[in-house]
Amino acid sequence: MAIRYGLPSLALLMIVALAPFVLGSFYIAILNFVGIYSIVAIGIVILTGSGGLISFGQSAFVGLGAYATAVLSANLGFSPWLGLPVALALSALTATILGMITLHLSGHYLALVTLAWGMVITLLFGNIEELGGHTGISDIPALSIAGISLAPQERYFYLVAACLVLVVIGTTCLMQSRQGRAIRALKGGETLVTSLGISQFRIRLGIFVISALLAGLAGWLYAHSQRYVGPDPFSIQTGIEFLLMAVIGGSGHIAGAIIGATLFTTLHSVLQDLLPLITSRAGNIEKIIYGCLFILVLQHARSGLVGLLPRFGWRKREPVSLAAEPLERRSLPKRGSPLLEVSGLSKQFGGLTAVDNVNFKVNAGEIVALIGPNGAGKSTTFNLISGALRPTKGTVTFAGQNLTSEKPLHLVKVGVARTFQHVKLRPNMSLLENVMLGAYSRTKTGFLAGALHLDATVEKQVRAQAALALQRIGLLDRADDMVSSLPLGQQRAVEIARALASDPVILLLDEPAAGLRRLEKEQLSHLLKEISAAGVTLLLVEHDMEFVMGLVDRIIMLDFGKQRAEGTPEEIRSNPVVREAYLGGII
Ligand SMILES: Nc1ncnc2c1ncn2[C@@H]1O[C@H](COP(=O)(O)OP(=O)(O)OP(=O)(O)O)[C@@H](O)[C@H]1O
Repeated sequence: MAIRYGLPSLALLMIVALAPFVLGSFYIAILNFVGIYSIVAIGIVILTGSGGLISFGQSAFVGLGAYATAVLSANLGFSPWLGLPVALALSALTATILGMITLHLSGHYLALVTLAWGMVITLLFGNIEELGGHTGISDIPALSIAGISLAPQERYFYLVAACLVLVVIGTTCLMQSRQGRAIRALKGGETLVTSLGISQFRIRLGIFVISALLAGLAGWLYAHSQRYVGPDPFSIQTGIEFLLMAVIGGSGHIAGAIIGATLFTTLHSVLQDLLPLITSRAGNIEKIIYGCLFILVLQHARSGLVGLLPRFGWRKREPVSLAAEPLERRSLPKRGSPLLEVSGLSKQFGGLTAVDNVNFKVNAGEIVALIGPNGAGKSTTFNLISGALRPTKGTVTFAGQNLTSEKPLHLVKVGVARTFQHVKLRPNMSLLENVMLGAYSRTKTGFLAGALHLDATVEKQVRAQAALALQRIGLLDRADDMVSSLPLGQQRAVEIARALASDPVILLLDEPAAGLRRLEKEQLSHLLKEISAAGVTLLLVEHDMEFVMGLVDRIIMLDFGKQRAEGTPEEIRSNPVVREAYLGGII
């Protein structure tokens, strides 16, 4: 990475090295605050901007880190360097415990809970006598390296800068890795992420702990920079300010965190000097100014100030290559052998029986369609097979395994992939990255390996796998484009490519032709036939009879939740029950 960004990195390094000699200690002290706050705000970018979780309580983790090192070094006399691992461990442990309890909640409930525990933790700081109560802990020793004290802000600046650079590199690598793609997929909703084999809870917990670790690091830096800790700087108000920094700077990008922290810290310093000259109520006016700034940014730059700068994304700029050792593939079952069996499947919603004792089999390599008029129970049957719903009665057996009580998260691992009636792609990710998400369940890279960039080989394999899937749908030349720039027909094809990247045995397609134009349907039909020819079994729910008739081997017809007919397209076409259900249809 350093090589790729060689010249800019060198220039930045020179600026950082010279800054303490050019700027006075006042400005360097401000820059130290910018660096420390940027680290907290980067955590919020990952947590909120990418993962969609709102936390007002990050200041509490900063406080935990600061108090941990203060107690250890000032009260107990240990080395301040020992404070770092302890601060990180305490923040991570607290985040894990809180996360296990609260991260099952979503939306505003989670935000409210973070507000509550943020308040509780900061209240504790002021009320525990061993922590100095409201007076806090002073005389925190300065850090030193090889006997050189980092007490002067000019020297401390290098430590803060080094920490910030490492955090930026680590988080950038993380966001480009397997887990980073999973984090960015979180906003697509639980149905999407579980269908990809991603545990929503584990990823949420992961980013919650990462953002707490970053806050803990910032707390450690803060304590040894100020040499004093008290409860006030870690109040819930500061937590809200951290969130505002990330949102105003641009919570969708790491650079946004740094821009937001710079803006807030400089503004705070300027206002502290200026406002007392104008009014005696400087503190209140300052908050009003922050509020106005927040409203202005939300109205005119929804993606924060970073959005006003020229675009640069998470994307890797490496050329898309098909050459890499292929990922391990599973062996497909013999064509014609029994694969999926649905027996006595029923689903009741209150008093309504949506699916009533449905039984059918799908053999390996077949293309089978579920058809029926509106409300017939097709989608419900599809959701029961894909694990999105639990049946009231009956079983779904796949390749000899009973999938009825299996979580949807595990289905992709046994070879069941799906697409959605309303396309679920991540609009701000490239075609290639969207398809790479499909291979999530085939690799194992964790958060740490991603952040340390230890995943180069496997990432190359996944990229090549995704490129092959894109080549199969004829969109390899657009691999780096944002998926939002594609028409619906091509977006559906990208969803299919994503499913193919999971190396499926069976592909479940939910109304794949919905909303497509004639030519797009013909292209889709051609693509599905090719996939079937390669040995993948296809089960689709579809309304479009013309599309179905020209594509599938066998049709199962449902009406009022019951299975009314089954047969080849010709048998179905001449079946009087079907004709009656589809009066006036093309049949
Ligand atoms: N979550 C739910 N809660 C209550 N009723 C539901 C639910 N999902 C589906 N239903 C009802 O179950 C019946 C079957 O619905 P389903 O969506 O499976 O039919 P469908 O054949 O897919 O219809 P369409 O083609 O219009 O999507 C309908 O009467 C529907 O209103």
